[in-house]
Amino acid sequence: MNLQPELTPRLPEGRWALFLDIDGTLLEHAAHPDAVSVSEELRLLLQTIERRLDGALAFITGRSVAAVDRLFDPLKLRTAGLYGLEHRLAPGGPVEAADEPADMAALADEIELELASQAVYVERKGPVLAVHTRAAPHLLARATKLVEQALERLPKGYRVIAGNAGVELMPLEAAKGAAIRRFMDIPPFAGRRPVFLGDDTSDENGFETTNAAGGISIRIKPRGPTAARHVIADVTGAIGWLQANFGNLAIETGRGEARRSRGP
Ligand SMILES: O=P(O)(O)OC[C@H]1O[C@H](O[C@H]2O[C@H](CO)[C@@H](O)[C@H](O)[C@H]2O)[C@H](O)[C@@H](O)[C@@H]1O
Ligand SMILES: [Mg+2]
Repeated sequence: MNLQPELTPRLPEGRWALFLDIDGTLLEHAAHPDAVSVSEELRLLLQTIERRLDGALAFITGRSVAAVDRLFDPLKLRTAGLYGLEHRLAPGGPVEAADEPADMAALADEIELELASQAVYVERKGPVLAVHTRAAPHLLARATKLVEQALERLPKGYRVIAGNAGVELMPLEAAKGAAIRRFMDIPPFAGRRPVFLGDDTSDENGFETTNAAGGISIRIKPRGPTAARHVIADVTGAIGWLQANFGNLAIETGRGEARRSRGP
């Protein structure tokens, strides 16, 4: 873990493969998962980058591929959804998906009933369950406890991971690093150098994979130690950095700015 990741470099010319987290990296967090929206400028920027990288761009996200498609409609980019339990390896292509374990929905029902608060949102994502407490921060500890108790009732092979203002329950194989490796094995990613931008605990594993592959790992708005070697202060800075390095369109970047210092 780096205590002080500092440099977010201007990338040299090269054959890059770009992996992007969505919430907290491309989109500012909102009160509810459905309360975010994608601007036309961001859509256009991603389309441009995808073309410039000959397709070597993929979302690596905790959202399902279906949820990502709704957000970015009509764009249907290469995507690893549900932390890599789902993959769309070609734009607009079929989605490979993991099966939902039979008891996940029942666990979701129980947690929902226990918290019995409109301010807590239980997001059912098939094999992954997210409990969101952004609107009720005082319930985070209680929600975490309930999810940990649910974990004990599941067969081996699951874990609990802190979300951004919430907590998620998922199979062990749901890991962003594995999702990045899956893309890196196939065209148009194979033979390129990975760049991964993320903002959260679940992205740390993706940073490690990116570092091991000799790539560039960038954490947005770090709140503590991170495996990422570089940081960017906020979403606006991340979009500005992407635009400067991969895009050719003017896009409103607002207040954020990438910080520079130590190299990889
Ligand atoms: O891996 P990501 O692309 O960053 O997705 C992580 C989770 O993002 C969403 O939840 C988070 O964003 C919401 C909208 O800003 C916010 O309301 C919530 O508090 C955040 O945790 C999404 O709903 C989850 O399914 C993703 O796993
Ligand atoms: Mg994120």
